Amino acid sequence: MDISSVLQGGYQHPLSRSWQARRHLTKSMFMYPIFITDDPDASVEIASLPGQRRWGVNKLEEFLGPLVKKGLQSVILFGVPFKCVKDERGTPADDPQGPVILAVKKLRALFPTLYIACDVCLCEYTSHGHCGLFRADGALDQVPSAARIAEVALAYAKAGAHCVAPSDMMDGRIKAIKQELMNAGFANQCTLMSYSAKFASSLYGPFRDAAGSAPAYGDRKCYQLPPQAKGLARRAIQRDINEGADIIMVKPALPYLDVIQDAAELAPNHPLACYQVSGEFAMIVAGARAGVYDLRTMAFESVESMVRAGCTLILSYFTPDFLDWLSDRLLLHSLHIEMRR
Ligand SMILES: NCC(=O)CCC(=O)O
Ligand SMILES: [Zn+2]
Ligand SMILES: [Zn+2]
Repeated sequence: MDISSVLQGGYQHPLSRSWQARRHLTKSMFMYPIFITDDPDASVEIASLPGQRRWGVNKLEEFLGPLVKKGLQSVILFGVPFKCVKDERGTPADDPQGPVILAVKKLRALFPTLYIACDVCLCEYTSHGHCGLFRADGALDQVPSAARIAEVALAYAKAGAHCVAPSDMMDGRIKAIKQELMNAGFANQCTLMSYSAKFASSLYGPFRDAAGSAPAYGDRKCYQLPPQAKGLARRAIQRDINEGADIIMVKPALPYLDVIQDAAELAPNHPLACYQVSGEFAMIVAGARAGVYDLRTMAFESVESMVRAGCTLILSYFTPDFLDWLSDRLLLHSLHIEMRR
């Protein structure tokens, strides 16, 4: 064999295998998406998202306390209101008594070290279930939509959110939010994470089930990106950098690794997030249950591909599992357990 053909000497040991990664997964890379509902005592299983629940504010301490002890460092909140009256402009989104604002305040008080992000969208709060506002002729009304999203973002920032993350995909909303935060003196206290390249994906099904945010009619193809739109994704990322986003996000993650790589190239000076969405999570769990692969091994493989593509932050429903798995992995390394084949 030719001398240049021999590669295996470089990865014979668990430690030398770990050196093959340019960057390593850490607990701090995980942000945990959680669903907050308006029954303060709720703890309701979500059938389509195994192991995930809708939580009321009174349950947050017992739910998150053990995870914070294990090293949970950030969460992103999604409001799931059932009792509110939804309308055309999503009025309940920034209700001071709504579940998100109450949860932010509660979490800030309970867990001073926890980083709290809020998803910002109108679809959970509008009567039509869409993410923006409509003109009388039925077209999306971009400027008032962005203004309304900015108003909601500011309300979350004022409640104490460390980060606001608009997922609505209206044009111009990053600039509108940044400006709104600046005008109110909050721009230097609140991170703006943009769902920059959010694709119209079939992988959001379990989330819509969990959050009750399926549109009442039509779909979101006029504002979320078409799956084949590589160029449009690059333009959206560039636009959001120019409009003042502090973090760029790609969503979903696994089918869009090339877009994550493009984002890493376009935004080399920004943190780069990706969202391993509900359908990706459900698919990995279902495959493991069907005996296709081992759950943990597959979960690692999925998120390591995202880190390899360039992301520095992963929103994932596997976050609680990874807090355990990454502790186990450290232990394995420190014991130098070697599994030669
Ligand atoms: N803004 C959040 C979504 O649209 C869906 C996320 C998921 O499917 O996990
Ligand atoms: Zn939405
Ligand atoms: Zn959404």
